[in-house]
Amino acid sequence: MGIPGAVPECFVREGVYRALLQAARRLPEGMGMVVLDGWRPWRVQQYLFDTLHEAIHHHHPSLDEGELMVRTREFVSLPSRDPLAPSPHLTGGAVDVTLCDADGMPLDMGTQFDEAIPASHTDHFETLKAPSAAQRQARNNRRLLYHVMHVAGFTNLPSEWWHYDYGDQLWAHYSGGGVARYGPAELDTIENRWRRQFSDS
Ligand SMILES: C[C@@H](N)C(=O)N[C@H](C)C(=O)O
Ligand SMILES: [Zn+2]
Repeated sequence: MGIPGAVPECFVREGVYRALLQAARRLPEGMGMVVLDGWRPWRVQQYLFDTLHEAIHHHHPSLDEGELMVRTREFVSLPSRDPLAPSPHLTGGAVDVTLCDADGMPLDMGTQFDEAIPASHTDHFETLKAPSAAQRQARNNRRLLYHVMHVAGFTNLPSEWWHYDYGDQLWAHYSGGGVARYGPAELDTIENRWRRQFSDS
């Protein structure tokens, strides 16, 4: 999507990968899971945050900075490399996922991935009094995704139907009193290995 610093691969922690496999294997025959995003460099997190902040400011110029931050943080976490409070995607513990059919075509989840609107809240279609057939289908697809991810040990971010966590701070929070297993991570590149080696000696 032309995001500066973005990596083409979807990297996740090994524990997350294994849990994703468990979730995908629970899907009905002919259905698959698509991983849309995993580990993210800090620069990408900052870019996403600034871009959404700017877009909201443009559409709602009367919002003060506090309100702008709340609206932005609903859909993009604060960029942070702090080992005690890293942005979830910087840890390799957060994943953005959706479901697809046997041809790999994405199922209707009711909104596009990353649409920053209230309908992206995971429970949006649960709250409708008289949902249409399409809305019921989207609701059922979200329920299925939630179910297989939950059974595999993931927690969901309530403001985004696609965002799930395993082992990071959001996971610790939403699974109730747990402690995060994963801090901020860097790619295991030769540059990073050598940098680590020399800083250790
Ligand atoms: C940007 C979106 N895909 C996402 O991952 N949002 C969450 C809240 C995040 O940035 O951690
Ligand atoms: Zn996410």
